[in-house]
Amino acid sequence: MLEISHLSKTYTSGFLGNRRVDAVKDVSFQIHSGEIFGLIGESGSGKTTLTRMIGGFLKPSSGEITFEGKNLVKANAREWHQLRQQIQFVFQHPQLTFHPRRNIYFACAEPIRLYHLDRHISEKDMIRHMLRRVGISEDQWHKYPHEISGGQAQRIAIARALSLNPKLLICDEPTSMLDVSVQAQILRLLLRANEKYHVAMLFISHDLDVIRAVCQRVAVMHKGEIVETGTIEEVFGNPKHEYTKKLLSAHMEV
Ligand SMILES: Nc1ncnc2c1ncn2[C@@H]1O[C@H](COP(=O)(O)OP(=O)(O)OP(=O)(O)O)[C@@H](O)[C@H]1O
Repeated sequence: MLEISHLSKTYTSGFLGNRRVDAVKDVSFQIHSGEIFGLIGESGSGKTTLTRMIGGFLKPSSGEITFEGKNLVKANAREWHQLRQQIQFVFQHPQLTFHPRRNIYFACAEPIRLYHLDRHISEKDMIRHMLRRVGISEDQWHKYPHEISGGQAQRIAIARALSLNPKLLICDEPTSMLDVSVQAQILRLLLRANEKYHVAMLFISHDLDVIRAVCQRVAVMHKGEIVETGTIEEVFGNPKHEYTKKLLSAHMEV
């Protein structure tokens, strides 16, 4: 459903653009429908740059991104409006994705209004239903983002993303800011969504235990390149690349 082919991004800056950073270098991989695909690599390896290109927030320097047979690199603004319904994000800092002066009800009504979702039931009933799925009751609706916990905010962000019935959910460190007990809750929620709605996920995490627990396949990114891809068993059980071996052994020592 998602095919990344020879994707590269070079940032240029400085006078005459003479300072260059090759953030993503000739990256290729595929994510199948309903699959949870992990992406690991140290800070600065190019993970965020890659997801920003998939989400249409950044133009690649070269290469192709194909989603459900559509070339995302060439999509125009109108096409992106539809595509954003199908490709949703869950970020590390959920509170930042909400408008600080709008309450939870408004945050959840936003996608419903923007995409004119199912008109068979009222907006209120839709919001009740979507928040109940993530364990948020009606007495929280009037609260503002700063009045809820990080875990609650992440559950609401996930509910909001799922309300659009996306085919792909890009989870960029979705649990790294949360307490361990809350982390488990969020992971269970994402796994349930994957099982029930068959939503595919690109799952980025520094936490290798999390990757191992939720993903079927994983890619290892190092200095802008994917140095190794395989099933969790292959990569964790029998790493081939030196960098992967280093990453895994550093993890064992913690
Ligand atoms: N707007 C930009 N202009 C210039 N260089 C950038 C820009 N954004 C990122 N970079 C550089 O590109 C490289 C990849 O950065 P990126 O943020 O994609 O890595 P990352 O793996 O997501 O890191 P982290 O895990 O810390 O978020 C880094 O060397 C970074 O300094």
